[in-house]
Amino acid sequence: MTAPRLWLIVPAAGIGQRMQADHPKQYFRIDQRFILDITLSRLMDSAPFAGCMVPLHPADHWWPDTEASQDSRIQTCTGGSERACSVLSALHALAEQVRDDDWVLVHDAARPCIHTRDLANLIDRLYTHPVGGLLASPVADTLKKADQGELPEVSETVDRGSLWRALTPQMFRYRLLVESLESALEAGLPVTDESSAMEFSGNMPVLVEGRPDNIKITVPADLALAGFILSRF
Ligand SMILES: Nc1ccn([C@@H]2O[C@H](COP(=O)(O)OP(=O)(O)OP(=O)(O)O)[C@@H](O)[C@H]2O)c(=O)n1
Ligand SMILES: C[C@](O)(CO)[C@H](O)COP(=O)(O)O
Repeated sequence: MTAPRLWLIVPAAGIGQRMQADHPKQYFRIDQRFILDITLSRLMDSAPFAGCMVPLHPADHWWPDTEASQDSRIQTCTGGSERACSVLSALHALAEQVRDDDWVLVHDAARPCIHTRDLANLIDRLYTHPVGGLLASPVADTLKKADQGELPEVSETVDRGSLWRALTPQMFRYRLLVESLESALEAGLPVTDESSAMEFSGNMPVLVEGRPDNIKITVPADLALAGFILSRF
C-alpha cells in the first residue's frame, strides 16, 4: 500500500470584482511578481506535491506570462462560474492522475501570505486523519449581527467563543472531496469553501489554527497589507 500523495489545487479563475480594477487580482503585482506566482511558488517550494492544477478563467490571457506556466509540475484547466465549480473542474481534470485516498490541498490564489510553517503544520496534523480539515483562525473581534433595515443597525452581538475564520489550504481526500462537492452543488448549497461541502456530507473537518496574516486579497486596501506581510517573512 503506497503512502497517499499530496496534490495542490489553486483556484485562480475569479474576476476580482471587489478589487474594482480592470484586471483580476491574481494578476496584480507585488514586488514585480504576479500574486498568482507568489502563491504558487510559496506552496510548491514548501511541500512535496505530486502535482498542481490551476483552474483559470476562460478569458484568462495572462497565464502564459507567469513564472508558473514554465513549471512542468503545474497544469491548468478551465474554471467555473463559482469558486466551488472551479475547484470541482480541477478535481475532475486530475482524475486520471490521482488515487482516491490521495490528499488534495485547495488554496486560494488570492492568499499569497501563506506561511510555510502553517502549511507544514496542516499536513502533519491531518496526514493520518480519516477526513481532513482546514487552516482557520479564532475570531478576535466582537461580532455584531445586522438587522435587515435600511441602515445596518445592530440586532445582536454574536457569541464569538466558538467561532473561527476559515482560511486555506483546506485538505481533504480526493474521492471524498469530489463526491461531497458534487452532492453539495447538486443540492444547490452555497458552497463557499471545501469544508462546507464536506460538512454537508456529514463530515466534521478538523480546524488547524493558522496565522491571521494569511489574508485573502479581496478589496483594494488588502494589496498594500499583503505586500507588508510578505516583506516581513
Ligand atoms: N469562479 C471562481 C471564483 C473565484 N475563484 C478563485 O477563488 C479564490 C477566492 O475567491 P474570491 O476572493 O471571491 O475571488 P474573486 O471571485 O475573484 O473575487 P470577487 O468575489 O471580488 O469577484 C480566488 O483566488 C479566485 O480566483 C475561482 O477560481 N473561480
Ligand atoms: C475559501 C475561503 O477563502 C475561506 O474563507 C472563502 O470562503 C472564499 O470566499 P470568496 O467569497 O470566494 O472569496
